[in-house]
Amino acid sequence: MKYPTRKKATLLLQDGTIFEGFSIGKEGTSGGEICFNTGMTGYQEIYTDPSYFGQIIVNTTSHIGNYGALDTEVESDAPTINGLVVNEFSGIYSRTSATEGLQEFLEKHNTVGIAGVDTRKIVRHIRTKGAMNAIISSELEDKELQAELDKIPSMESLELSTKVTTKEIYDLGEDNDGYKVAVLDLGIKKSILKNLIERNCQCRVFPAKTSFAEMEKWNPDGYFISNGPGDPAVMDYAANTVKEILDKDKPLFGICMGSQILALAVGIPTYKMHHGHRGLNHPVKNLNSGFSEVTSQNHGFAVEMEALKNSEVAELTHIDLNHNTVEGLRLKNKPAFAVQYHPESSPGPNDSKYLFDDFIQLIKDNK
Ligand SMILES: NC(=O)CC[C@H](N)C(=O)O
Repeated sequence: MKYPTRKKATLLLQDGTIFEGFSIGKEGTSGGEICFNTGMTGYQEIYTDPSYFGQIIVNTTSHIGNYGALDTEVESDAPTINGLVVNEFSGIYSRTSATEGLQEFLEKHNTVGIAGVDTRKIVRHIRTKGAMNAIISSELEDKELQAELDKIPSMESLELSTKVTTKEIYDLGEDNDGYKVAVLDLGIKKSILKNLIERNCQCRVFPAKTSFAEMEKWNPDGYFISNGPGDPAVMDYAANTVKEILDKDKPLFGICMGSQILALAVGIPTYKMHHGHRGLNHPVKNLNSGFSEVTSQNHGFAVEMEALKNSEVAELTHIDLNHNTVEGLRLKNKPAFAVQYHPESSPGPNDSKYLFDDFIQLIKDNK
């Protein structure tokens, strides 16, 4: 067990705001879009969610690291975030099952972070000014830091799924009498696959740019379009694949990026939000059942509400009760639906797990 290094570190935001703290994780320099997650637990799952690739995460919960790290509590093989900002960082942990401390985990995976900064102030800043790029460094002087920050591309129009998708096709789940689900991996979280496997699905996971024809050769019963990082508006390749799935009337379920790609495939645009939704307690209303769900969310883009409401082919199924944004949609005459939030939770509440059952039902109805 080791205390975090106390080397001085700086966080510089694109608008020139500077925060001074100390280095955690790996010493060095790293930048990306700065965004905050309000979840009070599940830091390891957040850092390893591939949808955060290209982003610096601010944890609003003020005490991070106190339950250490556990090999199995990951959503991909290693952290995918571009940096971490916390208030109070604990290198010491108290959980008997933890395999190591968070400092060791971050250092091992080359994740650069800063602690000892006023995260409430940073969050208020982002909430007021909107999403922006930032850089963390424990080695560069201010001038050099600015030059490095200027090199970081804007999240808008950035295609990132091909950076995190699987390189090779792989299979998960038993080859049995269940359902064959072709998964288009745009940056998938492990817990989504786990939820499908638990429901008797045999999953074949395909790289982001796989064509429909290639997936169809396996003769799947249904298609799943995953979550992922970056701007969905520049992912024509994925929208075109989804169009072909829809043309063949195949059952389709999408989560987060998957819901944005489904919307784009039927001509409904997406847009960049002011600062996005990232947390574990976002209220969403299911317009079909009338019930509300407490949901896990991580998105910086959203489907255009007006365009969806005016669409002849798609309809709104779930709405965000904080900001009235689109949280779910389905197609009127095709077996396809998707949600913007995260029913697999991990981290987060389990209110929305029924959506996986709905997908299985959709597959059964179309078999
Ligand atoms: N979790 C996700 O799939 C995120 C989708 C997209 N990158 C967004 O930020 O909106």
